[in-house]
Amino acid sequence: MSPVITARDLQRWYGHGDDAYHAVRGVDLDVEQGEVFALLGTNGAGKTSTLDLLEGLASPDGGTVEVFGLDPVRHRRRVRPDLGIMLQAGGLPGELTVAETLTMWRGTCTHPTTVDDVLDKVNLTDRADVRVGSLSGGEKRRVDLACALLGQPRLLFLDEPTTGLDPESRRATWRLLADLKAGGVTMVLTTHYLDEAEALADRIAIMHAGAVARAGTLREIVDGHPSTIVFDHPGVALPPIDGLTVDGSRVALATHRLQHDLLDILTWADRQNLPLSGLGARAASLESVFLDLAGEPAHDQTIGATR
Ligand SMILES: Nc1ncnc2c1ncn2[C@@H]1O[C@H](COP(=O)(O)OP(=O)(O)OP(=O)(O)O)[C@@H](O)[C@H]1O
Repeated sequence: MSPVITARDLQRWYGHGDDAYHAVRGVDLDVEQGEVFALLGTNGAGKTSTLDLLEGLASPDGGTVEVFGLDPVRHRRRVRPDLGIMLQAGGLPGELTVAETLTMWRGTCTHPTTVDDVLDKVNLTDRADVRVGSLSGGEKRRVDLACALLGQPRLLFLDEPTTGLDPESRRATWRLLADLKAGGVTMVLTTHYLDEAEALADRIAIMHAGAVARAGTLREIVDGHPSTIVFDHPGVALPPIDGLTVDGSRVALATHRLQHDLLDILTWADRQNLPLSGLGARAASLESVFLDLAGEPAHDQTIGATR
């Protein structure tokens, strides 16, 4: 596999002086040919700011980006024809019909497919003659996706592609993206739906406060994270298990050996005939990794004087 995107030490600031805001702080990314790469993170983590840099819509304030081996800003004319970009807010004019919008958009593409083809792909053939302004939020999102597909891109950027879609439309979009992947299209997507990343992504990066906090395959990310066991303090001396912590009336254990430690705790309680109230065991999951990261304090982001 060869890298389609290589980003090193990306930096992005907004504003100047005392109000300057450091939104992207040293992001490194490699996206390989044909893979689906998901960028996750809390609101304001820097996902869209990073995408803008990868898409060549903005120049980094530090660091380097290469797309197909080229700088996407300086070599925009060579890179852009192979990109499909679905922005977070489409911003299409509401007065044109869906078909007119796509026909107009098609005129900007170097090697487009047909309007009928993309309408069929996003399941909007029946809505071709409806004004964009009259569409539902989910339908508008699918027009945005259709626009991104018109140029038959080799690399597709999708910023929250299924936000606002009903569950059936989400699944249909997942099937479409899986078909595109099978056809060799490389994708970078952001999403707040963890199941979407689990279903689609070959690799995932979780951003927090402008930096990549975790990256890897789903398995690598989850395996590196502890599972948790909690129970109410039973009011007796606790078992000799490394890592047990007490917070008020709750006892907690973060462990990479969930089954082993749970068995030890249950055996200890059973031998003493102790009922363990409030007992809970949670295996590590993408959600638990995400929630634990989201709970970590963000550093002070306003460092105008250092810009
Ligand atoms: N043009 C701008 N001027 C000033 N600050 C900005 C600008 N654009 C984004 N930011 C700030 O940069 C930070 C990162 O924003 P960004 O949109 O990249 O986050 P995100 O991870 O995509 O968030 P979300 O999940 O909410 O879309 C946010 O705190 C945001 O307020």
